[in-house]
Amino acid sequence: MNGTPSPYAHEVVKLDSVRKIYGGSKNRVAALDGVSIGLPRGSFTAVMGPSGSGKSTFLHCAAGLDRPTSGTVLLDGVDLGPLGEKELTELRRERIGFVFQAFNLLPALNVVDNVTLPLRLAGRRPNRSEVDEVIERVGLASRRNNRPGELSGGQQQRVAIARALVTKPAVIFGDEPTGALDTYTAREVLTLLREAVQWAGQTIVMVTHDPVAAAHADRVLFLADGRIVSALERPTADLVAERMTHLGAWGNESTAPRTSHGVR
Ligand SMILES: Nc1ncnc2c1ncn2[C@@H]1O[C@H](COP(=O)(O)OP(=O)(O)OP(=O)(O)O)[C@@H](O)[C@H]1O
Repeated sequence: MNGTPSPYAHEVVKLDSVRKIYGGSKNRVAALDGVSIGLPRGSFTAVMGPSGSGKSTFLHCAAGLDRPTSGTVLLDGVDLGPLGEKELTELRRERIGFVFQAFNLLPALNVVDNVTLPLRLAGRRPNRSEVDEVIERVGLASRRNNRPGELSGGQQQRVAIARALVTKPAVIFGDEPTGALDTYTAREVLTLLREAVQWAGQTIVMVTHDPVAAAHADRVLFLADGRIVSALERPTADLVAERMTHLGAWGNESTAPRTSHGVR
């Protein structure tokens, strides 16, 4: 306690020796097997790896949706370990935004009401100009009064992103946020996430199977058998696909996705 700032103070998400074990002695699976990583504020991180490598478990433990078997998770400086369920729920509501593959909008509510829902759930009064700004940022100013059923998939995901941004969370976790979108719409949504990092200094962590999606991030973490086995800074889709191929991620080479340059 000498007043020197912690070198990790800028790390919004910090995992230290996190292990998550499922099953018993006969069917034991180490879904996470000693993961230590810090994710800096204002960074965009993609998490990739073969099926079953632990991506969802990583996201769930980092976001306080699941508890590690051992190790610590700090979110915006708060140790999640000692928190009870109620405190965890509050922390998720106050400091975390989520964007899922299924947009999870409420069909009866229009765009504005879907976007402001987390604020109202937290007992906070939506600030009209801030809400207008975020809706404009995601390109839905002319759709404010439409319901989700009247919007395209890409527009619905934009609503979900606005809803995640409006609380100014410490971090947004994305679970395959472009998984249900066509290539063109996916690129628009990824560009929007990238812009949120730039304009709002937003921290984003995104699980994806898609090298093109991962290439929008600042850094890609590769998981295999519950461990972070490599990382790629300033990734390109071709380099990500190549790294995944080395991890045996595609199983059958002929089913591997091709990037723009044909790399599998
Ligand atoms: N609730 C659970 N009970 C038992 N085993 C589980 C449970 N959840 C995950 N696992 C196991 O933990 C390992 C990691 O799973 P996880 O879902 O995190 O992988 P993933 O990389 O997200 O996979 P995918 O890309 O297929 O979604 C897998 O072997 C999985 O079978």
